[in-house]
Amino acid sequence: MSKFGVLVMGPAGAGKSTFCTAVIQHLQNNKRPCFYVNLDPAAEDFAFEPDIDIKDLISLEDVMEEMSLGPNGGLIYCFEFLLENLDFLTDPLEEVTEDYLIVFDMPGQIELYTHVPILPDLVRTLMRGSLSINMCAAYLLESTFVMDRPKFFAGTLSAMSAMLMLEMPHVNILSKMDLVKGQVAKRELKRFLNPAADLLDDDNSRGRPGDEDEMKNGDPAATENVMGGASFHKLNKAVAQLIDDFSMVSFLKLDAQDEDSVGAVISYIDDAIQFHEAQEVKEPKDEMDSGMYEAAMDR
Ligand SMILES: Nc1nc2c(ncn2[C@@H]2O[C@H](COP(=O)(O)OP(=O)(O)OP(=O)(O)O)[C@@H](O)[C@H]2O)c(=O)[nH]1
Repeated sequence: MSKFGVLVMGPAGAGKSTFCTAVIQHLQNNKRPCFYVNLDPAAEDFAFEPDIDIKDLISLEDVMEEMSLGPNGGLIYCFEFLLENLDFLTDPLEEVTEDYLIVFDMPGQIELYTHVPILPDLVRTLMRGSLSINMCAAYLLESTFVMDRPKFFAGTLSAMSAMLMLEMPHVNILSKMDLVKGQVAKRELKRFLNPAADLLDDDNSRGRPGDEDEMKNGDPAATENVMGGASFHKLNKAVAQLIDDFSMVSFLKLDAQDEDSVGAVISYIDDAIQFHEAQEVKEPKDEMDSGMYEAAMDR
């Protein structure tokens, strides 16, 4: 058995900190030890005091002021600084015993998950070497996105991007389910848990048939309509089809106020980690890499 960890990610306001609080509370209620790591250098006001807080190393506010950087550049600077001072994180984590679940609360800027190779480096440090934490990513997306399907697919794409970038066990979560319960029928909601491209077919936000012909004829009103409608619908449809084709993204439902819902998500994360651990034992990473390399060379 080794240490377990969950990296809680997602766009700003997706409910990451609320989820972390609910997880810690659930673990405490079930007498399971938990170690809380805040990696958001702008976070304030915690329901549970973090065991490690990146702000004790560097704060976004100081970086923005002293380096004259904006919030995104400042965040990247903070993470680069963390990577240069990894002992700050790794030393206390070495002391954590194997029965703990380590909860990492991440910032909301999705640039961090999709644009720069900082997180993969950090994840490698946590998962390999002397720490060897069995990690799972939990990517939260706000469930109200289901009411705007192009927005939902854009969010799904960002989840997929994080998944591809980090190459670790990954669970996607639709958070704040209480907000859509009365608004979207149960059967309808189910369709979003394993999103398929046909979700966009009954979307009212697409353009009218024939819009593109009208645009070709120089109708300015139609041009505006097409740019916001049919053309985007085509693009959205292609993105949705891509997600559908790879069958890579599915979601769990989460209501952070509901103890059973939180417990179900934690069980799923435990299972994802254990499944990955069993696979790693069966197929050590080096063998897997060389096998993939040979398969690629055969093609
Ligand atoms: N109704 C409802 N509101 C929620 C839930 N989870 C979070 N919220 C609210 O959503 C807002 C954002 O939640 P946070 O947990 O701070 O989200 P975050 O992803 O950590 O935000 P950043 O750190 O800014 O990226 C807060 O006002 C929360 O109270 C939920 O399950 N249901």
